[in-house]
Amino acid sequence: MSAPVLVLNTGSSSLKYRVVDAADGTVLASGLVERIGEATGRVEHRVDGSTHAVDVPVADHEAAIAAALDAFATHGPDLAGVGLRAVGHRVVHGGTRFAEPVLVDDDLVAAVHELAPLAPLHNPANAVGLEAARRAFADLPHVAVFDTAFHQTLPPAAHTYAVPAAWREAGVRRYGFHGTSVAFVSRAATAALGRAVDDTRLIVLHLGNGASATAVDGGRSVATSMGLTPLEGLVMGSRSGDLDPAVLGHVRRELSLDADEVERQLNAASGLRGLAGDNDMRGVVAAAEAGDADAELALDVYCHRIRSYVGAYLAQLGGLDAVVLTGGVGENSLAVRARALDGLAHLGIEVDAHRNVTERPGPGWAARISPDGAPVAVLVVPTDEEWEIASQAVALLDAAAGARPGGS
Ligand SMILES: Nc1ncnc2c1ncn2[C@@H]1O[C@H](COP(=O)(O)OP(=O)(O)O)[C@@H](O)[C@H]1O
Ligand SMILES: CC(=O)OP(=O)(O)O
Ligand SMILES: [Mg+2]
Repeated sequence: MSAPVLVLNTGSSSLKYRVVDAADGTVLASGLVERIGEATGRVEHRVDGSTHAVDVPVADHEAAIAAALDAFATHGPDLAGVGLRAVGHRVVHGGTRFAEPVLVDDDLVAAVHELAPLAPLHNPANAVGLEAARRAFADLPHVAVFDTAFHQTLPPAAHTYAVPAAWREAGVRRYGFHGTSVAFVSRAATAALGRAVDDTRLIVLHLGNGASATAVDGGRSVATSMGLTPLEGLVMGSRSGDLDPAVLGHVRRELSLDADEVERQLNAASGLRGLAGDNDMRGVVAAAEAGDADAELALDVYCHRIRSYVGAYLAQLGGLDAVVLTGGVGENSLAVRARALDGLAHLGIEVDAHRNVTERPGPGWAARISPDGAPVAVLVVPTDEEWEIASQAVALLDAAAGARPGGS
């Protein structure tokens, strides 16, 4: 049954949107509004294989949603005519409160605001997007789907930081992110392996702009690399990932930076950008191939960190059926895939050089790039957070309708 959902992924300076059929993931249209709040903005709308781009200033998130609506009105599809079931929202931080998708109401918006100190880069924008979208689509149900929700199954040993009680009481713990993506690719990987969910152990490497590793045991997240915020763990496009916490005090004293500036630089001026001057993996790989020593080191650090997590999570899981690669880098960078998993054959993890080039995954299904007979499969699965958000939104609405007297 067709169930189109408008999915919104609101960032601090961008709005990504997609009209997706929850039943099969078909995309009716998608788009991106960039540089919100700056002097020049851009709206890119994709429909029927064409991209329509226009450079216009976009004052705020309200204006971004208006710009997206304009693009729908001009280029189609007619949103009033597609029978939208709901608006689905990506919300990054749900704290410990939200383990499931929820219907958006005033209390939910207030909760997303309240959680902003735990995700200062993401939640304020998510809350503004929620409010603007509720005004623009007042007649539709809105559903929030949280990046953190899938990681609510982390056992205390995996989510507790060894810090004073007062800090823990203030909410300092590991929450984990990218959960919507990890849930989606885990299901696809388990299906590709032909295994029962309960009996499947996976390490999911979501390598996009943000990057994370998650150990999934029987469909549940049991360890994950992102922490209180999406800064911890793997090396990312512009985020440092793990470092000695004493570095913060050191650079504050030695470089006279205040706490906000240290955090800003760890989020926005570190990672690949800090090491190689470029947050885009394509540029870093090209520079390394051209002999750039900084880019070469950046790749080494990036891959070394991934291997450390794979080894650690293999130990935590006590066995492994597959390493699952996803995100822009995991899905597309053959060089990083091969390099990150190099030298792990003694653990049963190996990338077949030929398959790495020839095997191509499709929407929702996996490509196997490990050799035949390898003890651990290496799978590439394209993530689709928007489809996952749309399906979770429709499942929630169906359950609510079923629970109502007279509901179907
Ligand atoms: N063909 C490719 N080779 C290497 N890296 C790629 C390729 N295509 C995309 N990427 C990288 O994927 C990253 C973006 O991943 P993506 O999952 O789209 O990000 P986001 O977190 O914004 O959703 C960028 O670093 C980009 O360079
Ligand atoms: C939570 C997070 O890091 O998301 P993204 O990878 O989209 O930045
Ligand atoms: Mg992403």
